[in-house]
Amino acid sequence: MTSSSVTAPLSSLTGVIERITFHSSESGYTVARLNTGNVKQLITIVGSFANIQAGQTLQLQGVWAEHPSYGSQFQVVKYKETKPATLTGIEKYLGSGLIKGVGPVTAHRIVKHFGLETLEIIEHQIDRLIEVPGIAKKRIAMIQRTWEEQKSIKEVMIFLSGHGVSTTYAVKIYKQYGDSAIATVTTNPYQLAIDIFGIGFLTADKIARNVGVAPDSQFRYKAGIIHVLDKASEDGHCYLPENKIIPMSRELLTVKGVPDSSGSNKRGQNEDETSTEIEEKTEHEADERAIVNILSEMVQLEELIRERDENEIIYYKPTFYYSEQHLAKLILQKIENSLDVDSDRVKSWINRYTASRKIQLSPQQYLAVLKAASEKLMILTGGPGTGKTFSVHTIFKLWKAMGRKIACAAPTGRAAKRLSEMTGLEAKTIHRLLEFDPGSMGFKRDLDNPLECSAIVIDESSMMDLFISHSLFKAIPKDCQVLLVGDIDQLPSVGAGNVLSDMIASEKITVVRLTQVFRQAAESAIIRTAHQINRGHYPQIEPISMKANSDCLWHSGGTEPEHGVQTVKELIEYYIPHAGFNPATDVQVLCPMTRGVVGTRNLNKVLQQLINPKSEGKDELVRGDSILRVGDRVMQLKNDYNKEVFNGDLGMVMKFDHIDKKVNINFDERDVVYDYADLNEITLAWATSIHKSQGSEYPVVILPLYTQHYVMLSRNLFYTGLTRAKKLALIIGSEKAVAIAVKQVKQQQRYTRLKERLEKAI
Ligand SMILES: Nc1ncnc2c1ncn2[C@@H]1O[C@H](COP(=O)(O)OP(=O)(O)OP(=O)(O)O)[C@@H](O)[C@H]1O
Repeated sequence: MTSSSVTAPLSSLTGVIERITFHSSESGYTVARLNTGNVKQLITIVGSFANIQAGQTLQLQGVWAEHPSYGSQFQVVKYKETKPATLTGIEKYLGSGLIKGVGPVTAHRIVKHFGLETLEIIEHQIDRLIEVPGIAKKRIAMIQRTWEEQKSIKEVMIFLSGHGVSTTYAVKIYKQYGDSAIATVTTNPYQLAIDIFGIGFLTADKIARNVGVAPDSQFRYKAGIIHVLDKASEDGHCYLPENKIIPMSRELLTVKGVPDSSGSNKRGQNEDETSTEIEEKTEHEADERAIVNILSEMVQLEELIRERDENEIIYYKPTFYYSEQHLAKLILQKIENSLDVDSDRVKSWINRYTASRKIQLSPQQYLAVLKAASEKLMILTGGPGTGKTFSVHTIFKLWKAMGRKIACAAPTGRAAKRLSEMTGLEAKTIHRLLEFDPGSMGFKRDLDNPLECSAIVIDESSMMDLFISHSLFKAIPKDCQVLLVGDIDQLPSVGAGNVLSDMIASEKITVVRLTQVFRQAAESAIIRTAHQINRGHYPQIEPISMKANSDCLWHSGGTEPEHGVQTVKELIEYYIPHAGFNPATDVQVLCPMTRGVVGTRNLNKVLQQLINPKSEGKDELVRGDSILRVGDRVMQLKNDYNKEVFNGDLGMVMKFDHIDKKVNINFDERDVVYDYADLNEITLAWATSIHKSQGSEYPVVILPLYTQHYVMLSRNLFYTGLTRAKKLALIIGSEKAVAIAVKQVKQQQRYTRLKERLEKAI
């Protein structure tokens, strides 16, 4: 638990965290106010804390320092959490969320009434709670129940908090493993990283070191290698070549830090820890030979799959390998033969249909409809306004005339909704189409129980990652025709793989490319600009002004990110209402990055303050340095099959139940209930990343582009962000950043072998 390299003798302090002034979840850097007994003289403490919450009683060691602006501060070098001993501690502990029926107000009343005896009374004479104003018998029964449950987790909690694990995670660990929690944590702490959302390798590693697992243990090396592959899959990779996995594992497994008496070290402080001023010394230099040996052992045990591609040795996690291999096989089976269809009859149907509707298909569209009649698998791709929807509509009519039973789906709820609106047919998310079964954590529709349809269209198919593509192809009946529609110039899927691009690049599958932009569409500056970007031209965008009537406008928001924040604020406050839009419902800010001043994290705070500020009667929940308020727009960050909410889904906070510790969030007219402990699954979404916006459309998009976003700037990022806007796109930032984005074509390479498997039937 270190914060800086300090040579002065350490002083000690014990107190209760009264409030957290600042906490960076990135670096763990925290400024908090500590109550050591005198509430009028709170002490400012500064240091690095992985998890810190108001109400924790902490024993701290550190040094006193004088800050030039803020005065006397206690710089924490190490700390440990202790059981609450003070009245405030008991009150915060009771109201911390662990005991249902006790919120902060009730906790205050109980402690006011019973003082230091509170815990004793709850333990042995719980009926006496009736003496506390506002507590009825029913509530006492609820408190009693959860107190009993809580007793069994108390031991686990004390153990875990002694090892730096926060209450929230301790509850999750207990929920996951029950009475074997301590056994799991002591024998295989790395299991936590696999089973518990929010605990990563670094936290598990910290716990492991605390419970005495040696840094060179095989256990640790294996977990580290898996972590490297998991991280790579978050960047879209399905495997890693040997010349990457070895140095990456080596770096991860080398332990640097300033050991303290409790054996913990700086590395474990936070999943994202980056910078440090600490003088680090190497405690354990990871051994390359050991990594190579363990890789081989894992291959033998089939914990990893090793393959040799053209040039190098590559390593897969088995699920990725088998999914990629099987997906390729299913695709190849599908394209083995096309259907025997009389093309003259199809042509005459198209002619009759277009004549009766007084429409004319472009030659590319004509080809798409003709091929869709007989191809078992076809890809239809094109940019905005090139008539994909128009073509799909005609294909539907043709399929219907051919007697096909049609199914429609898209990777996200929003894309499915749009597809329904456009086609008039019921469209589902792919997850729903495949009927997810929470019991088996798998899909009910698969090879043995395929979908009941003879033609299927998937819109926004560029968003399909390896796993959902594999699940989908497993569930598609043998003779069913498949039409994948998508815009190949958009960003690839958030999840691992580059499925649509790989399928196209293999040249094994029929692809129809629509390139002509239709007149109605070409009237939109959003669409014209998108095509300019796609061609690599610096886009001609009209500067913003009150008189402008283009749907795509440019605001030079200065070169500094701070100007960007100011510009976003001004647009939301003045321009957007003036242009006839509602900032609370119509606008989405899309950022290239999460971090930084014009990143989603910071902008969300700014926008929340602006669009949904604190107000009388609007309930809220303060968690660390973030606030969640009724009316906030939020985004789900992982697939939660039980709640049926998926990565990227947008919702709105409806109400809090501070007694039962639950919050209702509305997703697409459906209320979903979250335990407070699960709130790390969601984040504020007034601003979201462009990556997460794929498949969604918004009336108004504000797109800040700054050179600070350099690492992320690319043509397809800019293009994807811009084309999310349906009525108005406001691009702000520096011209240099726009130029960099337009020039940067190199899509970050994704390590996938679907293309090769399709080409060579590997
Ligand atoms: N053959 C056609 N004849 C006349 N109008 C057409 C034709 N094809 C498309 N359009 C019109 O062009 C516009 C864009 O077409 P459409 O919406 O199908 O494109 P899209 O590729 O689906 O675009 P996006 O990806 O932005 O949804 C629409 O107004 C559509 O009615």
